[in-house]
Amino acid sequence: MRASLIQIAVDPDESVKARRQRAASLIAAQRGADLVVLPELWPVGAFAYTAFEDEAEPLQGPTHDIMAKAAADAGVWLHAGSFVERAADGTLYNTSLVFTPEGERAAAYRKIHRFGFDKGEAVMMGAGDELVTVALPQTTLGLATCYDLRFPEMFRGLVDAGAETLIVSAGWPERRRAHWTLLAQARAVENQSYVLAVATAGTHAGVEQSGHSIVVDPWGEVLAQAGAGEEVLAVEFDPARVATTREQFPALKDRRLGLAPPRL
Ligand SMILES: NC(=O)CCC(=O)C(=O)O
Repeated sequence: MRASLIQIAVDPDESVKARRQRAASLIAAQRGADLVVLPELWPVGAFAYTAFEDEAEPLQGPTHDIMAKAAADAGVWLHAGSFVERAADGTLYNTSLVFTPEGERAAAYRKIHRFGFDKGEAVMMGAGDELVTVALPQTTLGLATCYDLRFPEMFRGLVDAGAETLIVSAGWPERRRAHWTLLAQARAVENQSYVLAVATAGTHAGVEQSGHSIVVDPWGEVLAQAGAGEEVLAVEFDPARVATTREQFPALKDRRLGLAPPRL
C-alpha cells in the first residue's frame, strides 16, 4: 500500500483560499498513491485561534468541496486533515474528513481531546464524542487528531473497533517534538498497528511547527520520517503485517479488563 503524507507549511502570508488550492495541487501530484493524508487545521493553522471564528465553514463548505474534487481527480483515498467546522447550532469543531477515490465523503471525525487547557481550542470548540474508523480495501483506518495522541485509551478503543492503521493528523509544536516521535512509536507498539502521523510545517501565530511527520510499523520501527520543512513523505507498507504481528506476538490477547480497584 502506498501512502503520501503531505506536510504542508502553514504560513500567515498565504491566504486560506490560496492554501486550499495549493493543497489540491499537492494532492494531484500524488496520483498513484492509495492513500493521501493532510495535517490538522492546515487551512487556518492549529494555533491561529483568533482566526477560527472567521474561517469556520459548514461541514460541506469550501474545504470539503475542494478536497472531494481533489480526491476524485487524483483517484486516491484522501484523509483531508481537519478544518474549523461550524455546526448548525453554531458550535465550532475541529473536524477531519475522509474521501473515497470517487470523491464521496466516507467519514467525518470531530476531535475528541481539545488542546489548550483553559484557552484556545479547549474553550472555543466543542468536543467530539465518537470514535471513527474507515474501512479501505487494504486496511481499516482509525482516526485521531493531534492532542488525541496523548490518550492511549482512545487508540485502544479504535483498535477494538477494528483499526489497523492509526492516522494522526496534527499541528504539533516544535517545542514538544520529542513527545511526538515517542508517542507515535508508543501507539504503534502498544496497539500493534501502523501509525501514520502527519504534522504541519512553518510558523503561524508565533508557534513554530514540528514537521517530522512519521510512519511507524506495528513493531515500532520508524519506516520514514520527514524533516522540518514542507515535504511530501511517501511510503510503501504492507498492511498484512498487522495481522502477522498480532498473531506472532499476541500481547493484545493478554489484556486484563475489569481489574478490581486497590483496597484502601
Ligand atoms: N493542536 C494540538 O492538539 C496540539 C497538541 C500539543 O501541542 C501537544 O499535545 O503537545
